[in-house]
Amino acid sequence: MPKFCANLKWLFTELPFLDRFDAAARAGFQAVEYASPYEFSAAEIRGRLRACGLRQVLFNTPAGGGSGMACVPARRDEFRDGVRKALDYAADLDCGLVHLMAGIVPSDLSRDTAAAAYAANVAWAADQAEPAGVRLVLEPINQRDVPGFFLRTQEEGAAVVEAIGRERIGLQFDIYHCQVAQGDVTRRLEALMPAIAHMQVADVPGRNEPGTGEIAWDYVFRRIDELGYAGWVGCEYRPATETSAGLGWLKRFSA
Ligand SMILES: O=C(O)C(=O)[C@@H](O)CO
Ligand SMILES: [Mg+2]
Repeated sequence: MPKFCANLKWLFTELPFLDRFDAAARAGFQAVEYASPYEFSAAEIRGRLRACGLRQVLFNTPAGGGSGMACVPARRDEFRDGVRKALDYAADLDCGLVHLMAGIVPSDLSRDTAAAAYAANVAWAADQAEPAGVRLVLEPINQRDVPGFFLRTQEEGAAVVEAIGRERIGLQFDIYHCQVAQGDVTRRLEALMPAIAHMQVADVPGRNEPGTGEIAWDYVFRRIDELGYAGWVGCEYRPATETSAGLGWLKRFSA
C-alpha cells in the first residue's frame, strides 16, 4: 500500500488551518501537503510541523488569484517572484517538492505562445529550484474542473518533464484528474512512472474518498506498489461527511 499524506486544504476543514496539523497527526498521518502556506509565516507552520512530528511533502507556487500563471507571458515577473517565495518557504519547511502551477491560457493568447512562455518559465524555475534542493512538479488538471488550464493531459505534463529532465522536475499524477480527463489510469501509470514524482487521489465523480465512486482502488493501489512507486500519495479529496469518519478507506484497501 502506498504512503499517504494529508492534504490540509481539503481534509480537516472542520478546523482552522493551523489546527489541522494536529488533527492529521492524531489521525495517523506522518506527512502533509496543501496548496498554499502563504497566509501564514513559515515559522508558524514550521512550529506546527515540529510539534506534531509531521513532514512537509509539497505545496504550490502562489496561485495568483487563480490556478497559477506560468503559461502567461505578461505575468513573468509575478511568476518569478512567486517561485522565489515558494523556494524560501520550502527551505524553511524542509519541503522537497513544489507544485509549479501552470495557469489558464488567456482567451486572447494562442496555445503556442502560452506553451513557449510555460517552457521558458519552467526551465527558469528549475534552475532556481535545483540549488535549493527542491524538485518542481507539474500537474495536469482536467478541463471540467478548470476550463482552459494549460496542462490538460498526463502525457503533456510528462513531455515537459522529459524535456527539462526528470532528475530536476517531475510529474504530479493526480489520479482524479487522469480519470476525469482521460481514463485508462493504470496504463498511464505504467507508461509514465519514470516521470512521476508525486501522486494524489480522489474518487470520481464526486472527488470524495477512494471507494465512493467509479475507480477500482484495490487494483490501482496494487499496481502502484507493483510499479515500485516510492513517493507520497496526497489525499486530495472532499470528505463525503467528516474527515475522520471518512478515513476508513485506508484500512479497507490496505487489508
Ligand atoms: O487541484 C488539484 O488537483 C491540485 O492538486 C491543486 O493543488 C492545484 O490547484
Ligand atoms: Mg491535485
